[in-house]
Amino acid sequence: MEKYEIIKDLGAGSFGVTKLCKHKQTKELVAVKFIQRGPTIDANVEREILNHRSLRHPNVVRFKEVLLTTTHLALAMEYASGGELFQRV
Ligand SMILES: Nc1ncnc2c1ncn2[C@@H]1O[C@H](COP(=O)(O)OP(=O)(O)OP(=O)(O)O)[C@@H](O)[C@H]1O
Repeated sequence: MEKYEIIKDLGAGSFGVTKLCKHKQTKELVAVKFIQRGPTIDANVEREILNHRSLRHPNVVRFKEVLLTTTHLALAMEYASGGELFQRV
């Protein structure tokens, strides 16, 4: 996570919290989903990563990389800046 600066919280889901982060060198904004390490990091999370990585569609956020901290596994993905889906339906 050293290469990213945390900007703000984007929201929380059933797996953990997602934060808006900026790559310190490229200044690229990404959404990073933090999942607490422990029993929840199992084959299901691995499967989610593998599935997400294989998706390539203009309407699906791109998965970027997996980061590890001492307490969390963090999934960096493209930042979707359009606001809450809930407000659009
Ligand atoms: N790539 C992203 N770009 C911008 N905001 C995001 C992105 N991913 C997640 N968020 C924000 O963070 C919140 C939490 O995301 P997360 O994926 O953890 O849970 P969720 O999809 O809302 O719910 P669940 O975990 O139950 O599927 C989202 O509701 C959204 O507001």
